[in-house]
Parts: sequence; structure tokens; C-alpha cells
Amino acid sequence: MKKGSRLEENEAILQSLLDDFLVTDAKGLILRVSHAMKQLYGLEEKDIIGESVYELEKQGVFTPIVTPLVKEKKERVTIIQTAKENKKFLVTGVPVFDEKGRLWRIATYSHDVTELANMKDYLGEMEDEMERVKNEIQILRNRYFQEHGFIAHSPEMKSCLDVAHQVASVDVNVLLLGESGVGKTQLAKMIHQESPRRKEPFIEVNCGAIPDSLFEAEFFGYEAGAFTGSSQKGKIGFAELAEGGTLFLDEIGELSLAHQVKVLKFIQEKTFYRVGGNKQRKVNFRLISATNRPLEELVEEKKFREDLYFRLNVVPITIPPLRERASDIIPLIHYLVDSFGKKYGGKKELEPQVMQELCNKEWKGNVRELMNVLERLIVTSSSNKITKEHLQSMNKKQKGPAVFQENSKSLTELIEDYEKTILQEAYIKHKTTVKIAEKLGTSQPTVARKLKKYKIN
Ligand SMILES: Nc1ncnc2c1ncn2[C@@H]1O[C@H](COP(=O)(O)OP(=O)(O)OP(=O)(O)O)[C@@H](O)[C@H]1O
Repeated sequence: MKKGSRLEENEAILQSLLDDFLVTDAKGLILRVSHAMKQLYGLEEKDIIGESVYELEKQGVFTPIVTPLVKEKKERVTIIQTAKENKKFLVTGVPVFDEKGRLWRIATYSHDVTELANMKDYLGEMEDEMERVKNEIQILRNRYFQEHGFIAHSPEMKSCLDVAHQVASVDVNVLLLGESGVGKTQLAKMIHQESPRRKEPFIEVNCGAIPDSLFEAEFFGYEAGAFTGSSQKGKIGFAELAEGGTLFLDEIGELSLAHQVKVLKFIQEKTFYRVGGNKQRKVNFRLISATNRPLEELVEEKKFREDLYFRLNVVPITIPPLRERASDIIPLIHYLVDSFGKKYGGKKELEPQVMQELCNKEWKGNVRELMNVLERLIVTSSSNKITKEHLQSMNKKQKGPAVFQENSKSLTELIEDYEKTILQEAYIKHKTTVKIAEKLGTSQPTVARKLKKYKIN
């Protein structure tokens, strides 16, 4: 190929490049440009040949320029440049050296990235907007939960609430797991409140509190005169009461195997017969169940039916014990002190040491125990400030049997005090009368009577 035609070929290649191509000398004087210059920057070739890029930068044609950076670094440099009409260019400057290694030319090519930059800005704005909306939702949600008396500051509790929130709108079976007093019932109520069934009933059935022999009659109801001692009018059971709403089966782990079969059939078919009745009844409800027992272990031990477990366990939510979510304790204390203060007509305040001590407790009975302690502290303190001494004296009273003191209470009163303390502790731990009776080796009616007597609930 002849020398002339090689040059022509180079020129043709250069001009065919869609991107702008510009060559300056070492001082930044423009020697050559491609035709795309007009299309991209709106500049005529004849107007800028011989011009200095520094001058064009001053005039605001494009800024910043890559030339000084290439001169300084003596290597390829890429920058984002802004031109008129806020166009954005990705500009790369390449140094060309003479045979002595001195900077001779700077070749620059630019690529229009306006659209890309706009997209990036848009994306950035969208991300900011999303962040803002997310924060707003979080604030609204916190406010909603706070208004409904549900404190959730810890990440663990927040993630429980997130799942609860997600499943509230669909009729999926939810199984709430966690120790006694962690807030399972409260969460079940909130799921109901956020569900489309909120205007319909929320029927709570404490499976552990209904004596085995009465379960069917209580759960499915019975027809008039169905059995000796039954009401003449018959009775509607929990199953029927839940029509249209949410049926909350609390303490489901306490159900006997025989009743598990019946409940499973009922959950699957959503139909039932009242005791002594022959009319099949249909009911439409959403099911939430809860237990503080390790259901999986019970299944392995064949104490809980696997098929029922799978039915219930569609969406499990495990609420961690209070001791594992320390960041909930202080907000809970503030909330409870405030609401008990209002209930008992006086604003109370905890001394910092009391706060410290409460934060360090193990809270085996979880939020219920914390509530009981704060309620007792508030009710029994005569001053507005609850002190460490007050807490200690209350703990002492709770701990052991009272010892004999001159002019102390009568023996009956002392025994009653002690009995009350035992029942309070047992109630915090086991909640149901059936369970308490079992643990204390007494009958369920006795426990129910004594709880009533001592106003423990
Ligand atoms: N996060 C919370 N914020 C405010 N109050 C709470 C919270 N969690 C629980 N409580 C309160 O603590 C008490 C016990 O909660 P709840 O009855 O829901 O516990 P539970 O897990 O269902 O207990 P159990 O297994 O013994 O039935 C209730 O009075 C409830 O309102």
C-alpha cells in the first residue's frame, strides 16, 4: 500500500469513529478533531483547530479537561466531563511521546454518557426516595405498634413483626413459638388486626385451660340437653364463634392426642358437628396457633401428631425470650411505667439503679413477669420515685416465707401471703390453671379458686 493511501485509510478510520477524537500538542493546542465533534459538542472543526483546550475550558465549552492530568501523570487518564446543555462525556486522554520520551501529543477520545449519567442520577434519586419511604414506613409502623402497646425495638422483635406484617393479609396458618409471656397472644391479636378479617371476631382458645373432658363441648359447642348437666339451650362453641374471623389456638401443645385428631379434621375440612348434633356446620376462619412447648420434640416423642404439626406450621414465627433481646427491656419499662402510672393515677419514675437492676434480670417469665414486677412496684410505692430499697424490699417479700416476728401478722395471714407468692410465681411461669395444678399437685378448680381469691390474673 502506498504511503498516501495509508494516511487516507487512517483518516477514514478516524472519521468513521462515532466517538469524538481530538489531538492536541503538549501545550493543549488542538491540532486535529474528528467530524463527530460537531455532533457531540456542537463545535465546527474549523472553529476549534488551533484553539487551546485551556481556553475552551474557560469559556465553559467543556470542563474539566483531561490535558493537565495527562501531562502530570504521563499516562492514560479517564474522567467524566460536562459540556454545554449539561451533556456528560467519558473522556480518555492518552499521552504520545517522541523518540526522546518527551510528551509530544495528547490524543483524547470522548464518549457521550449523558443518558447513562442521567440514569445514574435518577437511580440515586430513586434510592434516596426508597430510603425515605422505608424510614417513613418504619416510623409509622413503630408508631402503630406503640399505639397498640406493642414494643419492638430489638432487631429480633422487628423481624418477627416484619414476618407477621407480611402474612397478616393472607389466610395462611401461622404458628407462634416462644417461652411463656414473650408476647405470642399479643402478636396473634396484631396479625388479626392487620388482616382483612379485623372487623370479625378474634376467638382465643386456651387449649391448656380447658379440662380434657369438656374440650369437645367447649370447642364445638353442644345441642340442647346433649349430656347430663349441659344447658337446656345448648351452647355455641369456640369453633362457631370464630365465623369470619380468626381462631387463635393458644397452648396447642397441651392438646391430648384424641383431641388433636378432632382439631386436625376440623382445620382441614372447616366443618364440624356440635356435641349431640347431627347437622354438619361449616365455618370460615383464619387459624393462628401458639405454644411454648417444643412441638418438634413432641412429634418425635409421638406426643404430638406430625400431620397436625405440618398443618399448623405453615409460617412459624419464633419470638425470642426477653433476655435475648436486651434492647427491648428499657423501652418496655418506660412504656409499662407510663401505662401503670396512668392506670393507678400517678406519674412514677424509676431511679437509675432500679433501671439497671431490672435490665440485668433474667426474666424467666418474660414480658409478663416484667409487667407484674413493675405493676407491683408502682402499686406498692408511696412516693413518685421508685428506689432501689423499694425494689429490694419487694424482692425479699417475694422470695421466701415470712419469718416469725413479734406483733407480726397472724399465722393464717402469713400462710396466705406465702400461698399467694407461690401462686404468683407459678402463674408467671405456667399461666394455665391446668398446668399450675399439675405442677403443684393439686386440682384445677382449687387453683382457679385461689387465683381468684388472690386476684392473680
Ligand atoms: N412487645 C410487647 N410490648 C408490650 N407488651 C407486651 C409485649 N410482649 C408481651 N407483652 C405483654 O405481656 C403480656 C404477656 O404477653 P402474651 O400473653 O402475649 O404472652 P404469650 O407468649 O402469649 O404467653 P403464654 O405462652 O403464657 O400464653 C401481655 O400482657 C402482653 O400484652
